Amino acid sequence: MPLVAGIDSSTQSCKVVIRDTATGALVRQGRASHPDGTEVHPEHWWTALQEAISQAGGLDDVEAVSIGGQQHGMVCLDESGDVVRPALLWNDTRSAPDADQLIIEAGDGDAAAGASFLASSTGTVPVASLTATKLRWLARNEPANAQRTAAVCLPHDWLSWRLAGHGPGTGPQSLELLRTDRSDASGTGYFSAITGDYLPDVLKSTLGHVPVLPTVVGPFETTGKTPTGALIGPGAGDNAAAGLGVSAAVGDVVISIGTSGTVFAVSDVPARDASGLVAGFADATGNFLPLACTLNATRIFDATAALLGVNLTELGELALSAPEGANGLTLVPYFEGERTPNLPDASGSLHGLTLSNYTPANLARAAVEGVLCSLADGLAALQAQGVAAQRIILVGGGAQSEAVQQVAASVFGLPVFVPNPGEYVADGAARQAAGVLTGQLPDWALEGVEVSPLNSDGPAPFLTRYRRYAAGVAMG
Ligand SMILES: Nc1ncnc2c1ncn2[C@@H]1O[C@H](COP(=O)(O)OP(=O)(O)O)[C@@H](O)[C@H]1O
Ligand SMILES: O=C(CO)[C@@H](O)[C@H](O)COP(=O)(O)O
Repeated sequence: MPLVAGIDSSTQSCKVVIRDTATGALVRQGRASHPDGTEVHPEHWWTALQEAISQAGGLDDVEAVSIGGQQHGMVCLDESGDVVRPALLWNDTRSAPDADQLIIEAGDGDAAAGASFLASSTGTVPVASLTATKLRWLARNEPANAQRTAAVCLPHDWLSWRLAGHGPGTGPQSLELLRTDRSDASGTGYFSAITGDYLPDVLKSTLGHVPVLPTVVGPFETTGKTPTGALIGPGAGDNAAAGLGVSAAVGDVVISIGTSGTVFAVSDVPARDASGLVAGFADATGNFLPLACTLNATRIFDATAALLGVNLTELGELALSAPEGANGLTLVPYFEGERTPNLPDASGSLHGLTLSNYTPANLARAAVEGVLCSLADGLAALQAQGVAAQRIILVGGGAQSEAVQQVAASVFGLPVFVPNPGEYVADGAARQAAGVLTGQLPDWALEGVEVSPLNSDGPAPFLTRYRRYAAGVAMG
């Protein structure tokens, strides 16, 4: 049976899965790390992709490949196809003042009117994560680089273009061959998920001119071929690809716990949330993907484990050895500032310390509870937009932790389905590649476990307490 490949070029690493088109069986896989930091030269992603592909045994026998990638990263190319400067990633908050400025300008000085206008035109009130705000930052701080920018694309667009044989020095005509999909385009801040069109006026107001943009192609279109002849699919933003990977349908809410924490749902109606909590993105099939995203998820686990001198498995065991509520300890995890709620300059805080509760077990538990409580706010914001949640599908590296699974069920108060450990962004990209090859998405089996909520009468007391402390941070 033909083989297809799916790639996840995420914040921390690049993962490749090679699957059998008919059965979905995993045939081979590979992985390579990305450098740390919120500003990364795209060449590092290309090197990691080569390494992950070679670990996965190459793509010679693969018939189609698609790439899912971290959203929003600003990749600027000059006329010859060279990268103008390192990409600013989704979790880089330096453009927060530019986001505020774009909102005020859109409302002719009235921020509320600007937020409402941008939510209805682009689907999303801009925050520092969105590409549009990064372009404004570039125009303001590096005007020569802004002027040199002949094309702007996203991480997955750039990698698909490289895979098709384009790259540094391939010239202006190769910029016209950049391709993207509706899901990733919808995260730029200068595209309407509703009409499927770019918004050149919005783009011009950020960068000062309208550069070449990747052409947005349909869910099963071929965008090029690899040197060995495999078809290259449109790819997707990583959250939309995860939605494909778990076959999320209208009514499912997916929560991904990776570098970012995301809560999203497949919906047949677009979101236009003027409060800015919910982004009105598109999915990878023609539907919409209302999404709330936090900046602080598994890195909080990594940092807490390092502080306690344990590994991630031990951190989970410690967390499970403390009672629900961590004996009164509450961690508000805004270590890297926060995006939802929009507090780019916030920092994390630990509350409720006493001489008796200041233990490694309570701290581990408070870290897990804090990250999941912040995502409960994202879920509430989606529900306020009319999303009905029957169950949660939990994915991402953090979902492998039993402590995370159990706390998730009690924080969300809903059954939590945890698919078997896997790379669901890369799997979604592989499903898309199979769709490109055969004309329809394959029906691959998805196995996992269901974790039931412990409490069913109202929010867990530690969530109420968390919300009080988080509101205090928001009020400064
Ligand atoms: N058992 C575990 N417990 C908690 N976190 C885990 C565990 N295993 C992996 N992780 C976390 O998963 C993260 C990577 O997840 P991943 O979804 O691949 O991230 P990204 O897609 O953002 O690069 C790491 O930061 C790591 O802390
Ligand atoms: O900014 C968002 C979504 O809007 C993030 O979800 C990025 O897409 C990065 O994803 P991970 O690398 O954490 O999976």
